[in-house]
Amino acid sequence: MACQQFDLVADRLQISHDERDRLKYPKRSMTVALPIHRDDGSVQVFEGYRVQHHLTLGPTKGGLRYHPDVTLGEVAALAMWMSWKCALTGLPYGGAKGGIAVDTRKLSNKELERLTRRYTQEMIPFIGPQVDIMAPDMGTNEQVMAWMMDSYSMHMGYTVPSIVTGKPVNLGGSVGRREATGRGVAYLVNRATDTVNLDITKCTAVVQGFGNVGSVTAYSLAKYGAKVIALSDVNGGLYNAKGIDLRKLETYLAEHNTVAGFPEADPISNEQLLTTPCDILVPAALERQITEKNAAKIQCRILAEAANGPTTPEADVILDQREEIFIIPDILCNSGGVIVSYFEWVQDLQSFFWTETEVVDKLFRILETAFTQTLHLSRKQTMSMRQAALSLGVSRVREAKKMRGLFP
Ligand SMILES: NC(=O)C1=CN([C@@H]2O[C@H](COP(=O)(O)OP(=O)(O)OC[C@H]3O[C@@H](n4cnc5c(N)ncnc54)[C@H](OP(=O)(O)O)[C@@H]3O)[C@@H](O)[C@H]2O)C=CC1
Ligand SMILES: O=C(O)CCC(=O)C(=O)O
Repeated sequence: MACQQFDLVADRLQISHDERDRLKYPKRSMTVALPIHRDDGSVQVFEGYRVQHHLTLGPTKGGLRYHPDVTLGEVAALAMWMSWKCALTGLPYGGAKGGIAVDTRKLSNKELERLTRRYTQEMIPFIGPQVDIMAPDMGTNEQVMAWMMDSYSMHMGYTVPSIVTGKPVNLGGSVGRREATGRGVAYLVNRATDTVNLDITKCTAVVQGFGNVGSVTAYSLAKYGAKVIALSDVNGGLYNAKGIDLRKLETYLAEHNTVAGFPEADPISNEQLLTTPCDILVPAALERQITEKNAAKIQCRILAEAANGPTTPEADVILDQREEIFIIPDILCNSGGVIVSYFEWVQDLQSFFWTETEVVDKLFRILETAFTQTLHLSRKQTMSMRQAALSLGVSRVREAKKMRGLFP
């Protein structure tokens, strides 16, 4: 998917084939074996990955995913998207992504800690605050980042907060990082409602995935006045035309560890959720949710891609013809996370910490610029918002490579 999208943009930008390869191939791809002791004394080996896409603009940056289906190819695609995302938002980074093929539900907390520390240890030759900086993604969180920071710091012999972002605030994390991605999604949705002349206080919203990104997006959209009518996690979805009471849902989630079965809504499947009529549709879980099978059935006005790669290129062809749907493409829509990660890194390097107001103001300023530039290009050159966002990201990396000298 990432390569297909890149080739479409490269065609438009008339990038030659040798230059394309230079932009497309990841600089470094690592696969590591991670043996750990299980709590019962047995040994199990997991497979871990890290792909660093390009090093042209600074260190590489991107999340670490724990999911049973993680593969090297998926991580490579996510790393490439991180590159275009960082360039689109003007961050001094190349893209990276990592992952471990693991079902975290089947591991105890101690096992998860051992796995994380082992992965960090294997990655030590390839990471560093000026080399590659990890952050949370699906299945990982502040605790995982704290273990990584601790493992790296033990190796160095002193505390190195800038080795990861998305850490707990009392270990050098930034205020506002946990909320950053969802908060950014809601900010951009609000901007998109203005663009398509919708009143957000009269809008209905549907959110797939209720983890870090999905839940904060739902709460933030509700704060803007939208009515959240459907939600889901891996176990299934919920629908209530009158709106889902998010406070009650929070209590239910804390008790049941899933949103499925919440009594004040009707159960729906994740497939049904995606085609539920609404104004704002937010996929905030996995890739490839909107495909050629359901793209024609989606019934929203704004598609806000909080997840990475939720829409396949085949679905894009269908959505491009449905001009009534305004798409906020993933590399723009979920960029709030890496933007505040950048702020966290800067704060750690300076050991000087900002207030939440400073973080949020700076976040919104960067998002505003990226949104305006993307919208402007999309209108000026009559291209989709995805093509415009990718064109801006790819062009900036290409220019930087040219300026540094293409063939050292
Ligand atoms: N965290 C961040 O800052 C950023 C994340 N993203 C992207 O946002 C997306 C979500 O990440 P994040 O919120 O961090 O991850 P989390 O692990 O916190 O949450 C993922 C959510 O998706 C649900 N889910 C998993 N599989 C499915 C499925 N097949 N159908 C429906 N729901 C499913 C999970 O359910 P359950 O909990 O029951 O497993 C959970 O609610 C990913 O694409 C990620 O790459 C992008 C930018 C930054
Ligand atoms: O915060 C970061 O560094 C990376 C976030 C991320 O993984 C993403 O934007 O997909």
